[in-house]
Amino acid sequence: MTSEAAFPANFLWGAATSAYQIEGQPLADGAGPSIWHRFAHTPGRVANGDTGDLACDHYRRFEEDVALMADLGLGAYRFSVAWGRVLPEGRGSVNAKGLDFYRRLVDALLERGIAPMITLYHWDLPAALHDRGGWLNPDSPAWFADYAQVLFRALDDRVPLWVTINEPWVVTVPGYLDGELAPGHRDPFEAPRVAHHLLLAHAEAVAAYRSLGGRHRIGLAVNLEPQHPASPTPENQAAARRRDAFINRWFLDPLYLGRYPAELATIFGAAWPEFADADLARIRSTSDSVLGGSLGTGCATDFIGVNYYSRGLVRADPNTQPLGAIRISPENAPRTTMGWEVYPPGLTETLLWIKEHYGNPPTYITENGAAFDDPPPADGLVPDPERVDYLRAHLRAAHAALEQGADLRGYFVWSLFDNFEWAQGYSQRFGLIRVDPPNQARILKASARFYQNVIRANGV
Ligand SMILES: OC[C@@H]1[C@@H](O)[C@H](O)[C@@H](O)c2[nH]c(CCc3ccccc3)c[n+]21
Repeated sequence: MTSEAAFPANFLWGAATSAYQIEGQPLADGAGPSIWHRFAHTPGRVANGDTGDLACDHYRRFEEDVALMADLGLGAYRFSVAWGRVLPEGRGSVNAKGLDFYRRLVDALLERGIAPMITLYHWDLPAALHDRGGWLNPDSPAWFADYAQVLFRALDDRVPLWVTINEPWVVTVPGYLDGELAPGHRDPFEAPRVAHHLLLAHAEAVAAYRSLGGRHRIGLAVNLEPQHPASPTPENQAAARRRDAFINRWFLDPLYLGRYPAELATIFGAAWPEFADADLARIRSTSDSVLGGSLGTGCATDFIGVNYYSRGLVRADPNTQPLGAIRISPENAPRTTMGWEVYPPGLTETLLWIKEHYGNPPTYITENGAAFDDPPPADGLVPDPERVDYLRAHLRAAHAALEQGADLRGYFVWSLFDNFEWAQGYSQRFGLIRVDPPNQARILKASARFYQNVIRANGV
């Protein structure tokens, strides 16, 4: 098959998941509960009262699931470690059985020639640490670095790619500002401090990785979406700029420029604290800190993980505080069942924005995918043409950025399986493979076959 868009020879093709969304049995073998176990079991927080108690039963079925990944020809698999399985109290003694699950998963992947990309934190903070203040506690960066070191020591020689934190913005805003996701706080004074501790946690984990002599690559995964004014009025343009700082630059400016976007102090007003210059120096990713070892001032992040789904169409709205901007859904545009506009050019724009603003760092698309109301299987395959179209269009958009010089190294579909979609429970299907919790059957979708062919052709 001649592909219209041929990718580089060593381009990495993967799929992504996260622990609480697929594993099930969150308390098995001595694991400690997470804030998501607590949140999902709190009435009213998750659609239909869904929880991750069973999810895709991956904790038990992982060997079968790795075989499916191999059938698809995945070159890599991105998954997260449930902190509470490894450290039930979040710190202190290691739970050997919990750590052993991840050792066996990594070995099963390597036996099939699939490179593991491990996300250390994908939102499931041990409840025991939350009870000590969680990400609000200034000790949280040290807690995270200690946990990271347990994984680095146990697995590093076999894990080529590490992501410290998945989407610090989502941990901060839905978690501490609008309260939609665990732990469900709504406090503008808490959010900036949580964000700061997450950046420090990333920096401390990277520093720990370097001091342990980590030979592979470690990065941060961020959700990014271009912000476009709904109409070119000065108010809407200013609103789009505010939302761009709030979503896209909040974490990347400190990481690559050593400072927070000035807009955030205006947006948060009195709730925005004074941050120590030494902290910002510690967070800043400077290659010379690798040369300087642990004496370096920066954290030497190796790559950016980009989670791209859509763009934001923005209108000024004084009633929507603290931003004074609201994201609108365009009436006549194609949208996914999450309500997100299908907008492939936004991926090209995002990758080129990173290149222009942050010095073209190595980049992986660590998440890209779409939820649709898939029809039931027909002849053992789920026909999901909308998802095939979404993936094809976004792969072409990624390729367009490559052709313009973006240092894009790989692409991970979100997600390998239909899984627990946080506050929306199992009502949203993102998978290449259909999974229904009641029967746990794995049924390939047409998009899985499409992606298998993309990988074989190394192009689309
Ligand atoms: O919503 C689909 C996926 C989640 O299942 C992943 O766990 C998470 O990493 C992830 N991030 C985004 C984009 C940011 C976002 C997250 C949650 C809610 C709204 C937007 C979409 N997704």
